[in-house]
Amino acid sequence: MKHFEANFDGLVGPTHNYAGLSFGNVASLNNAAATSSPKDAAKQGLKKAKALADLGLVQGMFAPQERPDIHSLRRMGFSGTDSDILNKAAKEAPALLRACCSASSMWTANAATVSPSADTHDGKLHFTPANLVDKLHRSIEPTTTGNILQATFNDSRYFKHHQHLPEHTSFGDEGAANHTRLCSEYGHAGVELFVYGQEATNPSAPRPQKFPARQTLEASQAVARLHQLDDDGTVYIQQNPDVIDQGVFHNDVIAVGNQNVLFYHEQAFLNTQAKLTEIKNKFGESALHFIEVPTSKVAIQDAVKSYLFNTQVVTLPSGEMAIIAPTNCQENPAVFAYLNELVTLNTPIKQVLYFDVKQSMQNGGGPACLRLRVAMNQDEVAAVNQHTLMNDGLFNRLNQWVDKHYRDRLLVADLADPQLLIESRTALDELTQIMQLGSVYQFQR
Ligand SMILES: NCCC[C@H](NC(=O)CCC(=O)O)C(=O)O
Repeated sequence: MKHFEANFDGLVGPTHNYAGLSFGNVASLNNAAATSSPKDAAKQGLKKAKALADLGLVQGMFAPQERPDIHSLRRMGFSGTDSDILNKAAKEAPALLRACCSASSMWTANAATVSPSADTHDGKLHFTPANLVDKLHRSIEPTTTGNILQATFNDSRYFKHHQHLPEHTSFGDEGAANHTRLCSEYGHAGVELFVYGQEATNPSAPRPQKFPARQTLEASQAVARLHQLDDDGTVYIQQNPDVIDQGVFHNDVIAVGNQNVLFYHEQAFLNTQAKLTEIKNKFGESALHFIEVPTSKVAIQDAVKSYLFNTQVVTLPSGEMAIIAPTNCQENPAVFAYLNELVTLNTPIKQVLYFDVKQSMQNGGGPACLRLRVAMNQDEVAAVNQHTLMNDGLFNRLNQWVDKHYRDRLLVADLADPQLLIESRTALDELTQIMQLGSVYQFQR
């Protein structure tokens, strides 16, 4: 049986904007109130996704969420017609309105944690949507994320969907951005690495001082239990709190893995040597490549600015690996020099492909943030909703759809425009037909 690692990218929603909502995420704060282009953002994302499909990889798309989120604004006590609600929220609580308008569901690395069937006791592929409780604007995502995941992976013979973890800071869960799977082949049992920022129930354990640690050990352990993973196939690693305080708000800003490669910064983790030994022991016989990038070559600030580690390491049909990097990596001299050297070293990574995803980067989301990895065998791929899979037809259809519905420019002040709500709902309603998702949105129910 053939095995694949599919990437499911988040289609950027029509309200993509820069609202400075993510404390601890340097790009989000620095670009607060900048003008965005929802149209360019969506097209940049589609281009990257299509390029991966053209390289011979299985590539899917997830629909964006409904924003402005009128349902959440009603829960917060705003009432009347939809446009009354937008009006009142804009006047009385603009920060709440901004939180209910983010297109942040585009970063599907935060949509869920996924465990492939080769790793789980029941032989099913498990999904747990991330609760994203650390940020108000993201904490309103998980229910719809669950709906979209179920509409995409809609065959209970193969796929097992869990509810997101309890909505409390003890269970702060950011999904696959803090999870990497190492394996010899995608279809063989692997070692799942869960990287957490703090232990919620142990006040004396290390934690960052300045910025939040969004992921807790307790959340990671709960996901591993839900997914029926073996202790022999899981490793919990604490992220270095010092780098969280320097803007590394998720592990995927400082480390990325693929098959037998772990690519990470020297300062990424705590107890690095002991943890690498544990990974080696659990991984077994096959050769592992630990590619450690020293601070002397790439400083943390350069990693955060360029998103060197927020790259996708993918295995091409030839068996060689490629890095999918943002063009920001070309623009940073230290990082560009490092990548040029990396492809000459004795590792499986042989080429780097650069993509302009600047609209997303300006909110702190690189190529790896934009995708959720789902390793599947061929039967599982066949059981996926085929209308979500990228090909020439879907690419053209989605580009036309973006051209028809998306604005070229958007300012934070535009979020209260009732017309934007109408445009977004019209677009999403049409999208659910294109991708045959059914009624995944509140406004359709
Ligand atoms: N994995 C990348 C996630 C980036 C995301 N940024 C944001 O939500 C910024 C939104 C804004 O500031 O408008 C976050 O920090 O969770």
